[in-house]
Amino acid sequence: MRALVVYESMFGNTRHVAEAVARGLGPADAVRTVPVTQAHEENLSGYDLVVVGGPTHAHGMSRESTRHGAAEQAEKPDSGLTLEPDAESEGVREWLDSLPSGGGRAAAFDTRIDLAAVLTGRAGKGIARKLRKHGFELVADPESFLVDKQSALEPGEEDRAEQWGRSLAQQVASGSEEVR
Ligand SMILES: Cc1cc2nc3c(=O)[nH]c(=O)nc-3n(C[C@H](O)[C@H](O)[C@H](O)COP(=O)(O)O)c2cc1C
Repeated sequence: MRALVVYESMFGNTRHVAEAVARGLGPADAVRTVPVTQAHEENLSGYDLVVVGGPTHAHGMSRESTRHGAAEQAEKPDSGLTLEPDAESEGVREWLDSLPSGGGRAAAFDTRIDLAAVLTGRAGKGIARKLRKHGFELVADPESFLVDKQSALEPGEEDRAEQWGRSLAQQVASGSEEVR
């Protein structure tokens, strides 16, 4: 199985989760992980599974204004946050909007604060909706990976992400055609 993991990340959490999902999906020579700023160069039809993840901002996918807000947060003295390269470039929302209609199998995830989803919102739901709109069949419900209030991944979340990647690979291998 060939898989592509596309991620957006301001502070690194979603990148770490994306890398863990990729480890779970399969061997490194079969799974490619790219930041969303490089995703335009990918031919999605060349993959058996496309996994897309981003941080939850203002209850959904980031926008230019929220990415700017995140950059300002990171620049504050003692924030303890480091901005990812190209953090203020386009996010998964804009990339997904620019995709031609296609098809194939996909899954969505987000990172968000460790509180009830009804309070935090979940970017993964919006990502999943846009993937479906572009003709993708989702092989799993969107998943969230949790950070604490200081924007650090909660313990065990990378392991859970790797496990989620393994379960996605099994889902694709078993040829399930469950549409969500
Ligand atoms: C501008 C901004 C808005 C945010 N809004 C939300 C939110 O509505 N719900 C939530 O759960 N987390 C929110 N967060 C927290 C991020 O989802 C969380 O820190 C995430 O792990 C960041 O991922 P990253 O390190 O890959 O950028 C927000 C963070 C920023 C910077």
